[in-house]
Amino acid sequence: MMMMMGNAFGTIGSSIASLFFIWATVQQIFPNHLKIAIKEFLLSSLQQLCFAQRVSDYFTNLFSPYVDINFPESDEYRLNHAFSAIETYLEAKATDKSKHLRGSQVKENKGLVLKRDEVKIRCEYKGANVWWEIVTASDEERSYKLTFHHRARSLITASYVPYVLEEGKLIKAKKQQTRLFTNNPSSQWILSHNMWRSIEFEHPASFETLAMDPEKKEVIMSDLTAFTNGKDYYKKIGKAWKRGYLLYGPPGTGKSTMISAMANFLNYNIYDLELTAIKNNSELRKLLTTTSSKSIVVIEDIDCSVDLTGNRTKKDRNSTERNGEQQDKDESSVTLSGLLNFIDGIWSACGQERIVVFTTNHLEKLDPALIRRGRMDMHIELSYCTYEAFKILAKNYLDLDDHPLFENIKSLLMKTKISPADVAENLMTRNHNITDVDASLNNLIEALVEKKNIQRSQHDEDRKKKKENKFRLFG
Ligand SMILES: Nc1ncnc2c1ncn2[C@@H]1O[C@H](COP(=O)(O)OP(=O)(O)OP(=O)(O)O)[C@@H](O)[C@H]1O
Ligand SMILES: [Mg+2]
Repeated sequence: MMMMMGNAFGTIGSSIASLFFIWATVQQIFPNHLKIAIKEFLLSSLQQLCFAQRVSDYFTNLFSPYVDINFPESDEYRLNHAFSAIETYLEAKATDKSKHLRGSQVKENKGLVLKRDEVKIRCEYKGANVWWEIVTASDEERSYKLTFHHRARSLITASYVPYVLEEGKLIKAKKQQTRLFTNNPSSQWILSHNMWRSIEFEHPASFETLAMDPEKKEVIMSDLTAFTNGKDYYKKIGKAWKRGYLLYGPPGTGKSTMISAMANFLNYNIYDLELTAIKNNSELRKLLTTTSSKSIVVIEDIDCSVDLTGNRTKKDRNSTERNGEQQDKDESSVTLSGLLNFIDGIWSACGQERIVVFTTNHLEKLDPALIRRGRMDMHIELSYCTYEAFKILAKNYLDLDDHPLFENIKSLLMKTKISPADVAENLMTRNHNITDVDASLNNLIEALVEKKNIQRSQHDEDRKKKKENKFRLFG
């Protein structure tokens, strides 16, 4: 039946084309008085054929067991997100089975990307066949046409289409290149998108190459994973979906490196907030409300950025909230209460899935209100290089799992405070090849011995001073 309808449709189309051909011929050959009669005849035939075409379409639709859904690229001049989600889904999922592919390498440093190069593809979902077709209209507007059997209508509309859109969005989010944002001075703000400038974030740091205690690393990674999967949990307990990490430790112990590793691990953007470029709390508020979800807001060296502790340390710590109100009135600078509001209040009201990270070299300098649990959920200490951390660096820099000099290094590390940055510096071979392993390890041993001697004499000096002070006190 459907075949017959299809044939009928084809015949009507070609008959209409023939009519136009006849008319073109008649115009050249026949005299004018005959032309009028033929024209009338042809017009009435055309009308009949158009009617037949409409009837044919009507019956085709009436008897066709197939249903179509169109997803145009834009709808009422606005981007249709469903279209791009479908495109991403089909490129990712349907490419494996495709027989016609297209290869491209748009960035020199990235690999070749293979994409499906077919107009129509068939997929299967829970036993039902569906066909996707990319259709280009005369005005160049593209749309995806989804065709399926009417029996699968509820399965496709209620389950398959939402599944495709959700998957497409997830794949897109995963593939999205992370960006590093830094705030512009307010004198440059014209529109909201001028508040931040951004570049592609291409730092290679990962948790794998981060030198720290493996168990501690595991705890942090599972905390981050639990956070990203915690949408329903946060909703259930009525808490904003955010998490604060305070990274503290001496210089060169990997605080900034860990932030990069976090961003790469979660595929989140980084907003590196330079507090010294912000005039007051209201600017801070504006900046923070324009950050996107799935991002890490970072304030490095929080103790140095702004005088957040100055007034407060002199005052009674129990009156935190009152002090906060007072400071709020001071609109000429970024204050501790402004920052607390950002973490607690405004923070909760806008956006989702945000992480805030503060770093400091001096934990003791920070106001307890700023770092109390609930605001900074996890305090992570990054400290001097341990033997475990050294082994990770040796693997990173020299591709070494073990070496006879390791024992010597182990005992020196137990007696010496050296940052992973210093260890890394010594392990770096001069010509960047790893054949000179012994020289690199000996370099490190030399540096460790030198540091140990300096630290020992410093320690002796401190003890001597303490003793002298004691004698002075007791006469
Ligand atoms: N734990 C670590 N694991 C791997 N590399 C590290 C680690 N710590 C430091 N490094 C190396 O040392 C360099 C400096 O480290 P990083 O900038 O992360 O230190 P930091 O703790 O942020 O220091 P600062 O307190 O001065 O800001 C990094 O580029 C990295 O190569
Ligand atoms: Mg740093």
